[in-house]
Amino acid sequence: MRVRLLAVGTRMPVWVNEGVEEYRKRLPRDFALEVEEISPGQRGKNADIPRAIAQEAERIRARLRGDEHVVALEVDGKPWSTEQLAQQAEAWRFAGRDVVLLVGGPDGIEAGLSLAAEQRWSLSPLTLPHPLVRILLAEQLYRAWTLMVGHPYHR
Ligand SMILES: C[S@@+](CC[C@H](N)C(=O)[O-])C[C@H]1O[C@@H](n2cnc3c(N)ncnc32)[C@H](O)[C@@H]1O
Repeated sequence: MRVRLLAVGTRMPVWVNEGVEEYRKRLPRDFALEVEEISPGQRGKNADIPRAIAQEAERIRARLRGDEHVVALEVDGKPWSTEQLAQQAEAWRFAGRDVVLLVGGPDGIEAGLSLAAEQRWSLSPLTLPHPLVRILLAEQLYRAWTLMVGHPYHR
């Protein structure tokens, strides 16, 4: 199974890319995490936020493959413990489909795109900055994998 992280935002600070890479490189090939960046919608001086969100949604839709299990990351999504995440990952693997995780930009994911996702996952009731979400996701996927294989990392 492969997990693709489609995340709005480009030119992340080095600490973000290094943080993601730290966990990404620990994952095996059959649980690989790939990160694909989506360029943010236009937010000019007279920012038209709904238009920027729609542009981002269009770019995300263009990158969806159609055969993947889509999970939208949302503050008001379903909270999963690490154990529940590991169970989810087992279920995704059992279903034989790759997974795509959607992370929105500063103004979130377009409602239609988010509601069309098969699952909506909340990492916390706190609203997190999207660069930090990437690192948290990478660490939690790694942690879930260690739980699945009985690696001592998770305790
Ligand atoms: C700064 S947040 C956007 C906040 C925006 N007001 C909203 O309502 O979504 C950017 C992205 O990070 C992700 N995100 C932020 N906090 C999260 C959380 N607690 N759980 C899951 N995803 C989160 C979501 O994908 C969100 O679209």
